[in-house]
This record gives sequence, structure tokens and C-alpha cells, in this order.
Amino acid sequence: MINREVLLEVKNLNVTFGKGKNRYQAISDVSFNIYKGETFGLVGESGSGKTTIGRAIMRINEVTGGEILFKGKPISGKISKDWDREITQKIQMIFQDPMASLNERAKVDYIISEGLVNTKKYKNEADRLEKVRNALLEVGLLPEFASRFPHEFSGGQRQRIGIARALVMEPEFVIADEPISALDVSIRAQVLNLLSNLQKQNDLTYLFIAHDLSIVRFITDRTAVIYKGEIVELADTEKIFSNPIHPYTRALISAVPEPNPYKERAKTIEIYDPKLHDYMKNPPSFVEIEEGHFVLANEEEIALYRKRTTIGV
Ligand SMILES: Nc1ncnc2c1ncn2[C@@H]1O[C@H](COP(=O)(O)OP(=O)(O)OP(=O)(O)O)[C@@H](O)[C@H]1O
Repeated sequence: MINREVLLEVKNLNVTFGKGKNRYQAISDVSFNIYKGETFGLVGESGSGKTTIGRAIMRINEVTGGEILFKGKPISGKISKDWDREITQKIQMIFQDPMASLNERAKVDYIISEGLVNTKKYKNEADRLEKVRNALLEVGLLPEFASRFPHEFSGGQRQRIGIARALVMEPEFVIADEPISALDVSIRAQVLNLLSNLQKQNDLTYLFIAHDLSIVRFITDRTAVIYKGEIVELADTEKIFSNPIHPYTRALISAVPEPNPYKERAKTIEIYDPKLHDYMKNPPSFVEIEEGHFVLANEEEIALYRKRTTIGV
């Protein structure tokens, strides 16, 4: 990837839900940049906070701390009306479950053009219909499908409608939240190929959310691994696979995954002095262990990682 122009910046993001005793910190101090034109993967198990980050970027979830910038300008907090309209159009999301995310009572035409109508992004009725028609064609569906209802379609077709709904807005940045996990295995590759072709044709930047590393391996340029609301490792996707550093990443990649990273961590550090790895005394920070390769670790762990691999010499 040559282009290093930052499109989206997440800076020290915190998201908490609830109040008082019920307060729950879903995202803790998460930072990453997404470059224009890349596909950035966000991977972690269910409940780790992936969707919460996506929804914070979409401004559905409130940002409790830190900030999110698009093209260098804040999109969280108080923003101008014009900027609000622009990002509502430029940032789109494709949802996980096409069976649940489409309004059953609305025709495809309405579903696809709802965003256009809300942002008044069309000249007249003919223009609106033309945009819907083109969006359907772009995702490989027939224009006449516009007058049908969601229940008349298969899961794969419904996800294509979900993609058309995002595409019709002419976005620059698309969050794909597990876009294929609810689909039949037989059609997953088609939808992935479609997303990849659309990216090239429309100059899109993707945030691709997945719980399965094997999916991000083939379509993302860089990957961040998230565990319990914290990013534990971030690097070029190829590096995440060839040289995983954090115990949790290693557990995700290993053939027999250890679902509990602390157990995996314990296994790794047994060989060394476990007292060194006291997180109370030596809190971890997000360290660039080699160029573009970040890992959440404390000083002792970094020393250990350096010994174990050839990195950073
Ligand atoms: N609106 C909310 N109110 C309270 N807690 C929430 C809310 N949304 C998410 N959470 C909690 O925040 C945590 C992160 O959830 P999130 O949906 O972001 O995880 P995820 O990694 O996307 O998981 P999945 O793959 O299952 O979608 C979970 O513990 C979840 O229960």
C-alpha cells in the first residue's frame, strides 16, 4: 500500500455504557489510523467491542472520551450542520445480518434511497430512480428488484441490497461489520469479491470487522486485534500472521486456539520470571515494536518478545 494519506483517525477512544454501578467500559483508549484506499481489519471475539467502535464512527454510539477525525476534522462531539451532512453521506455502514437489517415493510426502492432522501442528495424523482437503478446494477441485481420487498430475496441478495444502500450515497469510507458471517458459506466468496471490486471501482476505504482471522487475511491490508475493548496488536496483515507477538493474537492464529489470552500469556511467560509481568506494577502501553507493528505490552514483555523473535534488533 503506497498511499499514506490518513482518512480516519481514532484517538484514545473510550466508550462507556450505563451509569453508576452499571457503568461498563466497552472501549478503553483505542487509537488507530485508517489510510485512504486501504482495507483495515478489526478482529476479535464476540463482545470485544468491534461493533461499538463501528457505531462510534457512525455516531450511533456516544464517544465518552477521545475523538474521531475524518479527513483531519472531528466527527464526534459538536459539529457544524454542513459537516454533519457531509459525513452522513461519506461514511456508510454495511450490517452483519441482512435478514434483520432491512425494513421488511419497505420496498427495495425505499430502502436503498432512504439515505438519499434524508440528505436530499438527488435532483428530482427521475434522478433518484436512476441512482437506485445504478446502485442495484453495481451490486449485481436487476433494476426491477426495486419494486419488491426484502422477503422475496435470499440472504446473499439481501446483503447486496444492504451494500447498494451504502453505495448509493457515494461514500468514501465504508464500515463492513461482519458482512458475510450471517451468509451461507457457498456465497461468502461472491460477496467478498463484490466488496473488493466495488472498492477498486469507487475508490473506497474499508473498515472490515470480523471475528474470524481467516477472513481478514485475504482482504485486509492491515489488521488490529481487539480484546475486551483494547487493541492488543496492530500491524500489516501479513505481519500479524507471519510474526504475531501478543499472546492473544497468537492464540487466535494457532490451530488449537486458546480462548483465554491470560492463560496463553501465562504459558508464554512461564519460561521467564512471572513476577516481571505484574500489570499493576508495570502497566502495559501500546508500543511500536518494529515499523508499523504495535503491541500492547509492558517493558518486561517487550524484552521477552524481542528475545523470542528477531524483531527490533
Ligand atoms: N448499547 C449498549 N448498552 C450496554 N452495553 C452495550 C451496548 N452495546 C454494546 N454493549 C456491550 O459492549 C461490549 C462490546 O459489544 P460489541 O457489540 O461492540 O462487541 P463485538 O465485538 O462487536 O461483538 P459481536 O461480534 O458479538 O457483535 C459487550 O459487552 C456488549 O454487551
